[in-house]
Amino acid sequence: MSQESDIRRLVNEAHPPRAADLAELHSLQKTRKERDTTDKAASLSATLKSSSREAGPRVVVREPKHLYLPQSPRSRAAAEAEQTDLIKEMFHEMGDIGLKPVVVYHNLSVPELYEHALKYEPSTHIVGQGALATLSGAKTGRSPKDKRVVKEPGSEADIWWGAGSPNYEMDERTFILNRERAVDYLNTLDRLYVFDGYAGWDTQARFKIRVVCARPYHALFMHNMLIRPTEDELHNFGHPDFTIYNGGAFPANRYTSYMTSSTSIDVSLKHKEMVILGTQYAGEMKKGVFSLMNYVLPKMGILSLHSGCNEGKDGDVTLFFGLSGTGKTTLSADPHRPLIGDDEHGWSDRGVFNIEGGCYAKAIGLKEENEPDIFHAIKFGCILENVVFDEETRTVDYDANRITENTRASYPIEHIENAKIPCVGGHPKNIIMLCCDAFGVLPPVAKLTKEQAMYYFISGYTAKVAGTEQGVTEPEATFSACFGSAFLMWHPTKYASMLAEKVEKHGTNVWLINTGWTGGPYGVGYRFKLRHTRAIVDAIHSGELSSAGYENMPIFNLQVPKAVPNVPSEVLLPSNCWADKENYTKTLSHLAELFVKNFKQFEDGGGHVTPEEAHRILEAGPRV
Ligand SMILES: Nc1ncnc2c1ncn2[C@@H]1O[C@H](COP(=O)(O)OP(=O)(O)O)[C@@H](O)[C@H]1O
Ligand SMILES: C=C(OP(=O)(O)O)C(=O)O
Ligand SMILES: [Ca+2]
Ligand SMILES: [Mn+2]
Repeated sequence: MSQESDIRRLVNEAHPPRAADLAELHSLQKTRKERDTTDKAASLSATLKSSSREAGPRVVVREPKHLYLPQSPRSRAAAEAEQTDLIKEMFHEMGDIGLKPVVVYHNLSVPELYEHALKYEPSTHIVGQGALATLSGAKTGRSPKDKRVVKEPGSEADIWWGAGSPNYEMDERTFILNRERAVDYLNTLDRLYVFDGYAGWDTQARFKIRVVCARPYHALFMHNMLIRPTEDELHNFGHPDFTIYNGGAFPANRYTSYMTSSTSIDVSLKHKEMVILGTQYAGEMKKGVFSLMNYVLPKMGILSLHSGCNEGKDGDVTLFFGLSGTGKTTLSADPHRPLIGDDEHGWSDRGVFNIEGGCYAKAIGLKEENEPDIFHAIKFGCILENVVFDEETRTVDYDANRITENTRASYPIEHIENAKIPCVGGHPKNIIMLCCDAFGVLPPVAKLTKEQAMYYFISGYTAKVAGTEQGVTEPEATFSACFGSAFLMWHPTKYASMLAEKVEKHGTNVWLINTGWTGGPYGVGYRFKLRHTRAIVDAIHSGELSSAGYENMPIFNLQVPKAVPNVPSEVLLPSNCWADKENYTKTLSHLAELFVKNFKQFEDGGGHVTPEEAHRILEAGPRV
């Protein structure tokens, strides 16, 4: 026997071949649990029904199994050829859309979503740290002017409409027109992705959300941002409480009534549906769910808040209120305080709970040494939206803003080392209202009375930072009621009256922290150093700030601490930081006038606070 056959025999004896050919070897690689798809196909088809077609499309859940795992050892090429033929047959050009089957990928795993995104989306890449980097297209921030809420008898009287409100009305027929447009668009695609998840960690206030989207990245985004069901919960998920149809790559018809552009983000509380057309910015889905929760939770007596939240070792909970970009995610990520959530919470009679299952951090200027928790959360499963990276090393350049200032990282909350799961906590001991002052005249920290707390909550003074909303290219002073007016569904005084009652009942301390500018306005002064802001937050948590000495800041009548550990005392009183004291006082008075002017719209109490209470709150504001 030749030497070679000797060697082959020896090798075979030592390592007997496990497969007759490559195709069979590949088929050994993947196992698949028997998945119960029958009821899901019916439920998914119902989700994809359109209002002018009774029967939803025939839904094939995942690829036909026999194509996925060749039963008999055949060449892989033959299996793929057959798959292509079958897919072609399923989508033959002449098919009437109502009969056309839809391949729905339902609740894919993270690796599968990675594979689909990389396979079907040219703009998606794996980058350093293992995250999935992708582009959201023309829109890289929210489009608040294109938000529409359907005026419906069941909710019309509750909703905040009119001047100052973020809720632009739409009638039901127009909602259905846009819904039909989005669903028909989705039905023309070869592949759809559906993710089922929950909003609300409080099991007594938990809502089933279904997201139907065209892009794997959108499915992965909502996998990260919603609460992920267990296998059992998925098995029994049933029909969702609320459905989001994301047809964002397809424009709205600008000639449709109520449209102001080719983008439209529409919410119908009666249909329990949200429709997205003309924008692929993933944050619209997350904020659509938040708007829904901002309606249903207060209706249940639960206060919903645009806020970050963490908990100390003694169970002391802190809420960080703030408009986009003011520091909720940055400051709630604290290695000494388990994270409950970074953006959206409910406060019930039982305590606080996170509405979401993940975090959506601003990534611009991200540095490992400044924000280690967020930096380390960027790993496999995290989405990096609109970041720039080196083509070869795939190292992300977090300082690059050539696509947008509003680069984002979306990750499941478990990516934060000391996340508290389940994301619930007791009643807050401290509330920190984050204002990003673009005028540079407010102090880095002030302790608020209860009336002042209501005044600053209703006023929501801060700066819209560049990028979070379309068209905002640099920080601009703004008044955003409840530090998140874009997402409110009730009048701001509804949330303020609930907050007042809870702060009173639980003896919560309320602080105002300026994470914006000092020493001059934006462009002249400088932003408070993050390490100083963190030191202030630490002093609040240690109790040192509660026992500090205070001095009164004129015009705004704010109580400002005289000293804070690890913070230079000269930065505590803004007048010390301005070279031109006269200009400081002029600017401070100008801001006071803006506050007084803005508050006029709330003087009648908005239907949820008595005019007398509104007057008492008004007294807590600045004097002009
Ligand atoms: N003094 C400061 N306090 C908080 N954040 C700051 C400060 N200075 C700069 N920043 C930056 O501001 C941004 C705040 O973003 P983020 O925490 O995501 O805001 P939000 O969660 O409220 O939208 C981060 O990029 C952070 O690095
Ligand atoms: C995406 C958003 O969250 P954040 O408050 O972190 O900006 C937003 O508010 O638009
Ligand atoms: Ca945030
Ligand atoms: Mn937010």
